[in-house]
Amino acid sequence: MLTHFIGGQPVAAGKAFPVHDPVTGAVVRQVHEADPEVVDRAVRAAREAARDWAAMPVGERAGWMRRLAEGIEARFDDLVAAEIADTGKPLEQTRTLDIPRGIANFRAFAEMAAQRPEDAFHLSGMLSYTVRRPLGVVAVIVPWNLPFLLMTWKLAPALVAGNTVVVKPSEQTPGSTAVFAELCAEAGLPAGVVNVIYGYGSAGQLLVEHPGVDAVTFTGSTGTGTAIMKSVADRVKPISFELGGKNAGLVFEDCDLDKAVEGTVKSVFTNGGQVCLCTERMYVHRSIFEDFCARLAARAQEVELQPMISAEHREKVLSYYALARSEGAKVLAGGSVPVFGDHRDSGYFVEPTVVTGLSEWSRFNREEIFGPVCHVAPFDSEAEAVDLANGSEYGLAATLWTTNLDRAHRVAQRLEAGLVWVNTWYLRDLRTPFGGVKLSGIGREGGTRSLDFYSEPTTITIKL
Ligand SMILES: O=C(O)C(=O)/C=C/C=C/O
Repeated sequence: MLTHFIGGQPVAAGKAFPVHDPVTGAVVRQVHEADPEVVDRAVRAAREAARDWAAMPVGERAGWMRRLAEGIEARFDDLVAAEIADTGKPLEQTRTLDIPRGIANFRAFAEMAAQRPEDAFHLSGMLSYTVRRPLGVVAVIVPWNLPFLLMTWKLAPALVAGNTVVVKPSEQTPGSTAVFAELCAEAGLPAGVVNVIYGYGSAGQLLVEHPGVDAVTFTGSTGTGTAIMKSVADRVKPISFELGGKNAGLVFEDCDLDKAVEGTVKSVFTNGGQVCLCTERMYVHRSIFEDFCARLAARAQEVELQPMISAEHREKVLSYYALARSEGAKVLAGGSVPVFGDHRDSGYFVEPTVVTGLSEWSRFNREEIFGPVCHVAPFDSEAEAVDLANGSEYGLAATLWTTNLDRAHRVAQRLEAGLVWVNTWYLRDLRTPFGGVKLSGIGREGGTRSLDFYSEPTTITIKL
């Protein structure tokens, strides 16, 4: 039974709720659900720890980040097992991406915080400089698709900047965060610096609304993001949002077709397509359209299957498969549910799917599906490709496949997205700004952007 982690102690309070293994549908663990009293205790614990944690020299906090990275290394296998139990992720991906990124996140922000320069300006007769103070207590609301990667992506900068946190993982994927709470205690992290509570969106709502919470960071659906915004608007709390996407991929006739196909397989089907950065709209130059479609459809039938996170999410993805057919799509691969003939038939699997032939105005091409699926359409000119890619209310990520360097720069700079990958996907330098435009979010994470969000500058000007 997973207990909350408050003030460095396990807290068994609140009614129990089950977590299902998406591979088989079986209950994999029971978890305590935070009620208002638990939420209040967690925020108070974070508040009590905030003063001493903020007063600690940043170099010492950076040392704590390195110790947490070592703690993750020490509990690596437990974290992998917990993450897979809750998500059904492939072992290879969990061991090479999800958990290692937790180590990288803590180490990267330890270095960036310890070396971060401050502003100083000198004019005749005056000297101005800035100092930065942490926000205080930060609510960290984490989604179910990359639970450990995203929780640590937010905690590392928040903590090293001097904030204390209350983390609420998704009700569907609490396991790896529970192991992380244990390793915080094992590392001797001061009590109350990291607090973890479990529950549904209602617990998240109680947390973000709590008057003791000074800021909110959230990655997840645009719908939940707007609900959080409304909840904190009257207190004007700082918010950092990385929300949904309907990401486009552009394949030009001068691309390396092998790399474009393999890169698109990754960007469409990784994590079962359950990554906000995944591609759901492909646009391919007409001269290579048929060849590209045939190769992508063939590869779609070979990728390792990953279940959707829940029965409800699988129904949502399947509803878009049915919608595509009803809107007249041509299904090039997948479109249904795989039959295994074993325990996985009671899991939440869908077939990796490729469709074509739909209008740009179809719901399929306008709405985020968040599954292993994309639509492919042809284009004839570079200008048309850019307009197609930009024709979305979202603007998180895009991929661009061309061997023409001038075109790569020209097109990348015209795409209305926060992130553009050229001849690759999801290659990450953690120092770069990370986030989206339009409905894809507010603000940027990454590098000094994260450190700036988790602290407030004071500009001090002295008359000389
Ligand atoms: O790679 C990252 O730092 C990150 O934030 C990924 C977000 C993916 C969301 O679905």
